[in-house]
Amino acid sequence: MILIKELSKQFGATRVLDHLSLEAPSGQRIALVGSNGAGKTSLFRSLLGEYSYHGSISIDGLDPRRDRARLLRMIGFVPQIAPRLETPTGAFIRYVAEVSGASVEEIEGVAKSLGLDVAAVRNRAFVRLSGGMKQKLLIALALGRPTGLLILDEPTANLDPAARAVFYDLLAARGRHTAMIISSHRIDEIAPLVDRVVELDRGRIVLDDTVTDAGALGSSFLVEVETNRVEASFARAAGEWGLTQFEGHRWRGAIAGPDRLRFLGFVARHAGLLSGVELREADRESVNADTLSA
Ligand SMILES: Nc1ncnc2c1ncn2[C@@H]1O[C@H](COP(=O)(O)OP(=O)(O)OP(=O)(O)O)[C@@H](O)[C@H]1O
Repeated sequence: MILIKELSKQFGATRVLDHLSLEAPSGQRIALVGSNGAGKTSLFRSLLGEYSYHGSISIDGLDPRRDRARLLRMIGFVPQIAPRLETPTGAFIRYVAEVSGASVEEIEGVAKSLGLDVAAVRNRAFVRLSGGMKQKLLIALALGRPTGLLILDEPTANLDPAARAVFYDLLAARGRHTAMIISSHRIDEIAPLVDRVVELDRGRIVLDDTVTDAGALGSSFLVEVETNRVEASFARAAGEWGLTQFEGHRWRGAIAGPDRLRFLGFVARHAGLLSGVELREADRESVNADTLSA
């Protein structure tokens, strides 16, 4: 469904996407991760036809630059930064519903499930909503329409925990025919939803991990983590992951295959503490032997 070949984007002398190639079949759910400035938003803006670029992009056979209007009707997009629209919220919803073939009721229903009562803000300019309200409405506009592709750029950054939980439930409930690309700094939250993790660094793909059922579900991983000091919060969390402490600052244990991305999210959140991480696929016997010897 998505075919990106040798995509490069430059702002002045700065190259922000660097010969990036990616192929995503229909219905795939991808987490796009990477540090600030890695190029995630630039990739999204290119997919949406907003940026010119070198290389080629095809989404369901459409070219984002040439077929932009058609493509935008097909894609549910949640931007990282809300547009500064003076349009009243109610009129904004009606406009999006009309161009995307959605129903206003459906959009407002999604907004309501996220905790946003549209009736109370219908006449308020979109730009005057709070950050969280804007994000809830943008999510409702993306999810409350018929679409086979969702592009979600840090969609939960401004959401309270209750709305975040509802949002993830809504995504999980979408049928397998909806493809998604979600950028987030919270890989632990999105890992259970996706079947592929793509990491960008300086405009290049540095990790591309497909979680296949066959590969991940039955497998186990031996992990060993070394920290540069002992910290109570890390020790507690490591204990919850079933890791055992040994030789002072080192922990080891076994992680089930489907948990490996969530585990990496846990490790990433303690990056400042780490001096070494090892994750090794293992068969059941060696997991038992290693865990016992720990
Ligand atoms: N319009 C622009 N003009 C100049 N440089 C830009 C522009 N937009 C983005 N950049 C630069 O492109 C690089 C990639 O930015 P981008 O927003 O794609 O990163 P990101 O991975 O989404 O980061 P974040 O996690 O902080 O949102 C950064 O160095 C940024 O400064």
